[in-house]
Amino acid sequence: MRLKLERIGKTFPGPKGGTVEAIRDVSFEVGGNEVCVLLGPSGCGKSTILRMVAGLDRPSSGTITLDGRVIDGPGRDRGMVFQAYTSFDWLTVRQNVEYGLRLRGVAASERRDRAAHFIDLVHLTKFADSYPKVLSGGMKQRVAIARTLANDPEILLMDEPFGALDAETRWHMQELSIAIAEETGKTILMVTHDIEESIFMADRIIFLSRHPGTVAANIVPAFKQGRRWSRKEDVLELPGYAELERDIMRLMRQQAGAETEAA
Ligand SMILES: Nc1ncnc2c1ncn2[C@@H]1O[C@H](COP(=O)(O)OP(=O)(O)OP(=O)(O)O)[C@@H](O)[C@H]1O
Repeated sequence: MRLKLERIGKTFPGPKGGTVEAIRDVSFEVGGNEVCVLLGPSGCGKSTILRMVAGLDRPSSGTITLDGRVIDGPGRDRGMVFQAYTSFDWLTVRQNVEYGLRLRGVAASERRDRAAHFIDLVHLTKFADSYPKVLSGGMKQRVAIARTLANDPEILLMDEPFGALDAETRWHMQELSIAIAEETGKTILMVTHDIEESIFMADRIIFLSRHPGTVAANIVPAFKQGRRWSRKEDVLELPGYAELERDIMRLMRQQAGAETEAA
């Protein structure tokens, strides 16, 4: 699996008839089983990039390819998880996870087995027959992840997936996502503006500058030595963590400064 963004630009129609340049000349690559995080100040174009990879929006210039094929629309090879809870309230957890498989005509017994597997992977087996309304926010988000994984995408696209969760649930979800990447071998491309989350989760961090978004830094956190840790505190105490956090905070501050000077 290789996702390749080559010189991507995106402009939107502006409020007064002109155009707004959201991102400019963005190039980066994501390899198989990589956890890649898009990080940057608000409005730098993170969601725009994710939506174009999902095929929900088209680049104005440049090309995005997945294994050499140009992305020109949504496809089953890419599964999207949004910040808002997107489960169907009238379906149980199991029915939600089976939904995409049912649409594709997967036989009932296989549907059930695959759903059970992914429900187990997100630790919801006891709630398989419950409806989303009895679940907490974190549990609902785990349903969304299981439902997306059940469709067997090559790459999981997550847009601020834990943004609506409380701090404790959030770090449990970060750890669970790393466990899922390890267990399934899937690639994850995730948007966040949380520096700590990005350093804990990422094999690669694409740091975008503010408006129009460009790649200001493509960071492979060397202190992790190519490994992943299952417990967040084990990463926070590694030598090198604090330095990287400080460097990224400086990048963020420079971007804030750039805006103040431009204003
Ligand atoms: N459909 C659209 N029409 C017009 N402008 C848009 C559209 N979508 C995004 N933009 C603009 O593109 C820029 C990037 O937006 P985007 O939502 O991708 O940023 P972001 O980095 O995800 O922000 P945040 O962290 O606040 O969610 C912003 O200036 C935004 O106003």
